[in-house]
Amino acid sequence: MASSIPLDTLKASLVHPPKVTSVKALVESTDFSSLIPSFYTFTHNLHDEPISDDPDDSIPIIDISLLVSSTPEEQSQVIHQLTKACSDWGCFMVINHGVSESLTKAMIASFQEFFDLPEEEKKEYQGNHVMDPIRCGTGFNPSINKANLWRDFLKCVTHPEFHSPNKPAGFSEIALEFSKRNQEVVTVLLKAISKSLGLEESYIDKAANFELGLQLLAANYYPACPEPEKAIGIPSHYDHGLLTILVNNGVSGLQVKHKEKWFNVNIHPNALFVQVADHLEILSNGKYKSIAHRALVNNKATRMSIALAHGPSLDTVIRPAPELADNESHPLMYVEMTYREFLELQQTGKLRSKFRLNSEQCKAF
Ligand SMILES: O=C(O)CCC(=O)C(=O)O
Ligand SMILES: [Fe+2]
Repeated sequence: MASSIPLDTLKASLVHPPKVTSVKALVESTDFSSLIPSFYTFTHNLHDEPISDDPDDSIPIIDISLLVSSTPEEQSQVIHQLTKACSDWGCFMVINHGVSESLTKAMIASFQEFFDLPEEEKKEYQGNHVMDPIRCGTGFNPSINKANLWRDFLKCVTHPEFHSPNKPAGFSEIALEFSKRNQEVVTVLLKAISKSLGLEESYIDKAANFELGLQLLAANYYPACPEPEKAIGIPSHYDHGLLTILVNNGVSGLQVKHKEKWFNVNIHPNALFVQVADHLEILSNGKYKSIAHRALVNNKATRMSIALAHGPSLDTVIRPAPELADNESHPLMYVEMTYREFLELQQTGKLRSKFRLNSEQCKAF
């Protein structure tokens, strides 16, 4: 029992990562104590930065059904709301989107079944490279982050080619349906967002070659953590791609950074939470900013989230729309590179400081 061993001795024995392949296996192992191994200790003090006490219902809500079945006046109202949501917040909730609650619940349940598979069976899908079509693992990117993260994950490329593990039973069918329905939502949103930027409706679709766009279906599994203030699910980061759609299992933990404060995001049941990601920021020449977000853990319940990243095709060179740049007040702010190059560079951990550059720095890149 942990209580019969002196604390220091116990802590010393926990300095090295245990021989477990997932956080889930760690917390379920018989000798797991109420102290987390120091390998998971995240040094950043979560309380250094202010947390907003505003209710999270100030996050904008977009009724997407009005974009397809309403009067031109109503449509332009929603487009105006989108302009505000993307420029002020970089995120919003979408309602009346047509992805049924039962499908989302079935997807979450299927991911749970995947994580419940014996570790040996999940090993088959362990991968290291961002381009692996199916990849499960633990941590975020251990080569970049010093602390291991309190999270296991499964990621599948679901578009332009669909990949998914062949177990548990039914997973593939549900994942295919879920990714298609969400792709449709993003298609509608990208048209409206193009208009919100003053561009023609199909602008982003064409510029990103969205028909061959990369869609990544990722599930995060954060077991209840006995010392939640010492660990982190995912530290502050920005997503690649144009838009990320997020849902979760009703357990909160997601925070977004807005005006230098962290906001708790409680995703409304049957709403989709949408985040502006890096490539929409680049395409809009910084008019819309990708949003910093992080996932905290708690000591009560396992949290699961599903993040669907929607990006350009891998070979698309992403650059700011020339219509949104001029030589005076809106110079080109970003370097050009293909989405594939961006993803590979991101793996090096150096990207963030490199991709937001003005044109002088672009030349030096
Ligand atoms: O768990 C969450 O709510 C956030 C997940 C996330 O940010 C990601 O997978 O990139
Ligand atoms: Fe993210």
